[in-house]
Amino acid sequence: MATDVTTPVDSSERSADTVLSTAGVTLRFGGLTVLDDVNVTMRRGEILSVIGPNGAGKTSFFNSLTGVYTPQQGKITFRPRSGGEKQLLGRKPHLVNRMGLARTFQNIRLFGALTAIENVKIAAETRLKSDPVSIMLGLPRARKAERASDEKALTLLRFVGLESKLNELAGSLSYGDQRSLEIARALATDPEVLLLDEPAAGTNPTEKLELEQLIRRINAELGVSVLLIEHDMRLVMSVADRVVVLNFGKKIAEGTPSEIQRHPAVIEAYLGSGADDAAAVEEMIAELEAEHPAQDGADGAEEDQ
Ligand SMILES: Nc1ncnc2c1ncn2[C@@H]1O[C@H](COP(=O)(O)OP(=O)(O)OP(=O)(O)O)[C@@H](O)[C@H]1O
Repeated sequence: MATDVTTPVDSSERSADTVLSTAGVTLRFGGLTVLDDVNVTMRRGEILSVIGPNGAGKTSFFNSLTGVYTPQQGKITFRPRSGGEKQLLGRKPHLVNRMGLARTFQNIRLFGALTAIENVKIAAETRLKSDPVSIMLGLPRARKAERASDEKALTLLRFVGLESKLNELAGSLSYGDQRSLEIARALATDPEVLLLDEPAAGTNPTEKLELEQLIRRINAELGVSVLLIEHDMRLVMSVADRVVVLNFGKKIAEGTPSEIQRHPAVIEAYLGSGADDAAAVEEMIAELEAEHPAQDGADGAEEDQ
C-alpha cells in the first residue's frame, strides 16, 4: 500500500534501499530502438533525474515505467514499502498507479473545465473506498468518503501553494499553477514514487524556483521518491541526488550532479546534439569552470556504454 502523502514521513524512516529498478529494458518501434538495454536503479527516498538531448528516450522511459509502453525486453521491478517485489512491465497504467507510481505529463493533462479542487478530488477518490450504491443513496459511508476527499484535496492544494485558487477553473490558471495542480493531482493517489516529466518547461524564473522548493518538500516532507525528467540543467543539478543520462536510447552515464557535469560522454552527447540544450550545457560548463576552476574531470561517474 502506498503511503498517505498528506501525513508527513519522518526522514529517518527513509532507507537507502531500492524502490524501483529496470534491467535490460529495450523498447522498439518498428526498426527504431528507442530504449536499448537500460539498467537504472532508484534508491528509496532519492531524487533521481533523467537527462539527455531531445529524442534520447526519456519520455519513452517514463512511458515504459508507467505502463503506457510495453518494452519488448527487460524487467521493471517496484519494491513497495510494504515489502515484496512487483513486476511492472506490461501492466496497465491505472494498475501501476494503484501500486504506488504517479506521474505528470510533458503536456499538461488537466480537466480544464473543472476547478482546481475538483481535479485533485477526482484523483483522491481513486484511493478512498465508497461503493456506487452508497454514493447514490447518500449513505454515511459515502458522505464520510466525500469529506475525506475534500480534506485531502485541500491539504494537497495548500501543500503546492494553490490554496487561494481552489475554485478557479484549471484551464484559467497560469502555466506554473497548472503544473503545480498536476503535481497535487498526482500526489492525491498516494504515490511512493512521483515521476515528473519536464515540470519546469514553460515556467518563468520565479515559478522555477518555487518548483525547485516544491520538489524538495515532496521528497523531504512526504518521503516520496522523485524521478525527474528535465532539460533545465540548473534545476537538475541543484535538486537531484543522482543523475542518469540517456542518449539514443542508451544509458551513457550515471552519477552525482558534480560527476555528471564534467562527464566527457555527457558533454559530447549534448554538444553533438545540436539542440538548444547544447548551448545551455556549454553555458553551464563555462559558469561552473568560473565558479570551481580545474577539478579532475568526471572521476567516480559510472559509464555504461
Ligand atoms: N509511439 C511512438 N512511436 C514511434 N516512435 C516513437 C514513439 N514514442 C517515441 N518514439 C520515438 O522514440 C524516440 C525517443 O523519444 P522520446 O520522446 O522518448 O525522447 P525524449 O528524450 O523524451 O525527447 P524530448 O526531450 O524531446 O522530449 C524518438 O525518436 C521518438 O520519435
